Amino acid sequence: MVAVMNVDFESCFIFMFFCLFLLLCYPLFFKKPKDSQGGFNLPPSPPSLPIIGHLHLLLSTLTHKSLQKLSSKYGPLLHLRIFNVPVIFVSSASVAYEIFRAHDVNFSFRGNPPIGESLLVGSSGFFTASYGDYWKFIKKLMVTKLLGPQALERSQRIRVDELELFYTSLFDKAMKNESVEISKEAMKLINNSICKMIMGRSFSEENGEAERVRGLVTESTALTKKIFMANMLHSFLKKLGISLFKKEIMSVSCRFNELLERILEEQGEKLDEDQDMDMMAVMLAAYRDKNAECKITRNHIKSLFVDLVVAGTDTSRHATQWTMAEIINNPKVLEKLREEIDSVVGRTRLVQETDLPNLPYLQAIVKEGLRLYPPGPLFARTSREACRIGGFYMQEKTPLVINAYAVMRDPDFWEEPDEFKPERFLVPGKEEEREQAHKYIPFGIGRRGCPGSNLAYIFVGTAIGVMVQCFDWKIGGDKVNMEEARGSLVLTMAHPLKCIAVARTPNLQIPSS
Ligand code: HEM
Repeated sequence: MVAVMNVDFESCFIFMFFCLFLLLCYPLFFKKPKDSQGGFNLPPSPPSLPIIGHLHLLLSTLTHKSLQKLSSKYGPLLHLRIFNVPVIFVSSASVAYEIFRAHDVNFSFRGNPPIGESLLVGSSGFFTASYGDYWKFIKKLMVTKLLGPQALERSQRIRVDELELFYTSLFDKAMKNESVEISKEAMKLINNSICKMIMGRSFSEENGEAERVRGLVTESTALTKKIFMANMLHSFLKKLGISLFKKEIMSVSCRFNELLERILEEQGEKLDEDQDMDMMAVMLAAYRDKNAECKITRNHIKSLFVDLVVAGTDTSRHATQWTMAEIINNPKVLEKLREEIDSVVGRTRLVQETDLPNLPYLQAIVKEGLRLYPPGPLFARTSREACRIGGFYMQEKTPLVINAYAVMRDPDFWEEPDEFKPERFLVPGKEEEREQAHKYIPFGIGRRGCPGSNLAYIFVGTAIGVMVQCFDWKIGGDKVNMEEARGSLVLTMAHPLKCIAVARTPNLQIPSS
């Protein structure tokens, strides 16, 4: 058996030289992929470098943008080679539509998890699970206990309380004339709500536990690009006994594990008294039940928690931050939104999630924010079987990456695609057509699409609603700097939005305060 080696490369150049060395030792592994099978070719591809293929293009700091640029030259369906692994990239709605209309099940896999034992993208995870019995069991549980419309109605009180705390924290800062970091406040709101919804309690602020969880979520997000590379190269590097970025991934996983073991002990103790079981309690009951429909391990429970907290928190808080930044940069949008909230909700009570259906402009703003700044600009799948797409041949286990950023800024489908224009989402009848035709895909596509989209709309909608209803916002300078941070695969602002809140609703009643 090949000994597994942990690799923690700080520089991609070291990596490249290392691979060059390996090339001399293992010519066998560096054969070019077969470009054609049965007369069909792979999609077009830009010129590649010897050995590493197009690796350098994927290491570029804003991967979704460099891929968008490449696709405008080589077409919306292209292939890049990472060493000898061909990866297919999709950058247009029409190609995405063609693939998922005919091959949704075939592309409902995410490839082998790069580090099996990790709670973060390991083999016990839901995100990484194959499309099969375990995935179906958890998806059903997720809908009935956490994310479906009825489950969301049952957990509404949790979010109402957290939204009030969010408002109170902003109000305190406004009174002290203290700067507000929007993404930090949004992170608290979202993370506390999700934790309470999953396990019936949030982590304690007093002993620093809550801050530790938020820190782990941020660290996990910062690893997305490394995880993406580890995933793409997993089957190739496994042959060489290399486990890419294992040390960093396991470090986060171990700290999550420590925290979650404590929670599980606690949850297990109160299980017997619990009638109305939350999601974690149901998982624990299934773990204890030898005859359960699906065999659940302790790692399944912990990994699911990590998946939900990481997938739900950072995405929603970045979406809130980007959208708020656009609102501040567009005073007319702010004014129009405020008029809508003032006329529907008034100024004496806090806007609530039950108001959202009556606030179409607020909904349009949230959608437009997600269109321009999808927190997950690239999402990856893997084909289970060989298939043909647009006359091109894809072997089994071919990684497929959808560039949601490029799809949602495609000038063939979107007028003035780079402009923030929420009004485009107010045209009746257009919305359904867009989603069905895969033109609007911030939450992915098909059966592996995001199960948390309804909850995400609630988080972002209510957070933006409260910030606009209750405060004026002062920034240093004329405009918020919308530059993107480099190096992460989660769309992040290079300069986190910091501003001063000025209270504008002196007669607001907060029931619990
Ligand atoms: C603005 C917020 C959010 C965005 C933009 C977002 C986006 C995404 C995307 C692009 C995917 C991959 C979809 C695909 O492969 O087609 C995904 C998957 C997922 N998301 Fe979200 N998400 C958000 C919020 C949430 C929330 C609040 C939760 C739950 C608490 C959640 C849970 C998940 C899970 C569990 C998956 C994996 C689904 C699977 O593999 O079957 N997400 N999300």
